[in-house]
Amino acid sequence: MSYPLHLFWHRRDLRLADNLGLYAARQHTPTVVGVFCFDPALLQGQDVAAVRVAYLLGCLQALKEAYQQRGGCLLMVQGDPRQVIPEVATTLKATAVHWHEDVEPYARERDRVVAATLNDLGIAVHRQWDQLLHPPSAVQTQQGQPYTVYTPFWRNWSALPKAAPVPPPPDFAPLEATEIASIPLPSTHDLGFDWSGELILAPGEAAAAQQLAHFSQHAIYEYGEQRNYPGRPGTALLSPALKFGVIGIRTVWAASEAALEHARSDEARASIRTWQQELAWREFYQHALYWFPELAERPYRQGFASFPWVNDISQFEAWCRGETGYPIVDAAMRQLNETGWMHNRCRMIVASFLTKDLIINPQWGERYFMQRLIDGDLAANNGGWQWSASSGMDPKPLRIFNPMSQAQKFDPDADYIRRWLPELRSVDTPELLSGSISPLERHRCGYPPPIVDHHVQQQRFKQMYHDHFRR
Ligand SMILES: Cc1cc2nc3c(=O)[nH]c(=O)nc-3n(C[C@H](O)[C@H](O)[C@H](O)COP(=O)(O)OP(=O)(O)OC[C@H]3O[C@@H](n4cnc5c(N)ncnc54)[C@H](O)[C@@H]3O)c2cc1C
Repeated sequence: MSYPLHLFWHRRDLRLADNLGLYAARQHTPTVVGVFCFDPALLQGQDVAAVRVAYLLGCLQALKEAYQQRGGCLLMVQGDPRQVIPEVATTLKATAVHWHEDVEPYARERDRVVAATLNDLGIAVHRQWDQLLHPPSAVQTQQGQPYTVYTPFWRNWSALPKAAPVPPPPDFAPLEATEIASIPLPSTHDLGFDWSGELILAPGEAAAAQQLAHFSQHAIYEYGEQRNYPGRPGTALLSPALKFGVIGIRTVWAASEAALEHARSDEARASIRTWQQELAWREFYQHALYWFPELAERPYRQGFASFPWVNDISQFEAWCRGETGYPIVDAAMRQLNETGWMHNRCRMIVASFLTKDLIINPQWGERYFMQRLIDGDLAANNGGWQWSASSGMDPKPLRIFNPMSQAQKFDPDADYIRRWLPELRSVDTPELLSGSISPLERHRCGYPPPIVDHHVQQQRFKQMYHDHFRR
């Protein structure tokens, strides 16, 4: 007996388990073929990070093996998906193509064109949400408007019932067609990138599941306290997996709910709730990008579009290299440059420093992050930068982080600073935290003097802000 062939187009859902669209496709027919398209428009863009490509390729390798283990096949193709996906569907005589909805403007337009072409070809299109616990239209104000403030969003979002994970397809019927235009999995180098460092999270579904299990059995219970200390392993390290959908969000939520059941103190329960709130921040920013696609190009607060940023290129480059002379800022930037990941507390510190101390356009920092982060994600990154620049959806407009007090509070023994700035290892902790390292000591360690004075610059920024917004 022959079954209809359905194509499942993988994009940010590089897994078999808890994959709603793949599960639905497999309910229709055992002959489900996976396809991944290397899109030059995405890979040759200005905001790609080598480390992210390396992680992506590792995940694709794992996914390919997972398909094979179940008798199925993941095709790799390259080119403009608007042409390539309908071509593959036609070649394989697929009767339907499935994929998951996305929030990014590029993806939404691409999907619109692919769906229209498939419709013209008489091939069915099945689209559904998968990467969010609640799609954008499900979380709105009583007036049917999108939320622009997090707290009421969280109240509504957290009260909604959450779907349970779905199992992976047990098997697939083998593909009989012979003419499959599948390319071999390219290397990072083949795609024009160079990454030889380690990855903070091993690629693939099994590694992500293991990481979630480890976190939700241990650190989640102390997350509320530990998550703020960049020198401690207090967070989940799941952002690359969530970015590429290497783990399903329903699985992640279920793990947090199971932890809640096992929690033995109010403190532990509050910690888990705090972690769930971070998952909601992820959804808040994705909803924001969905409803306000213009956020990808400009600030939410219109007035910031004409803000007179100073934009000193040499100061920007010093920030990128981790040579501002402010130890906590430089440690964080070196962590980013060396590993492709940065602790959330430090993302906030360096983003505040770039925008409020160096008075540089946040879009410069946003792009640099995208070029370096293993978890670089348009919605989360844009949301984080707009929050830090005070240009986003945030009721508190002028937030300026003091790098010295941040270091004193969150890296009290300067472990994190010493880890990433080995040249400062012998400097006393109080000096590292206060930044009051003498010029002689800086010279001896080969560490630069501060490129700006925080106290002067924060006054300068405040003045500029008031002048600009009073006009
Ligand atoms: C300037 C700036 C830029 C950022 N850029 C990105 C980015 O490109 N990609 C990205 O995934 N996160 C980004 N974040 C959010 C956050 O820093 C990371 O999600 C977090 O550090 C990832 O580590 P974790 O998995 O251990 O997080 P945990 O603290 O364990 O949180 C669990 C998950 O919740 C989500 N999450 C946590 N905090 C946030 C947040 N503030 N906003 C949105 N989602 C969140 C992530 O998916 C994360 O994996 C940015 C934050 C700032 C301030």
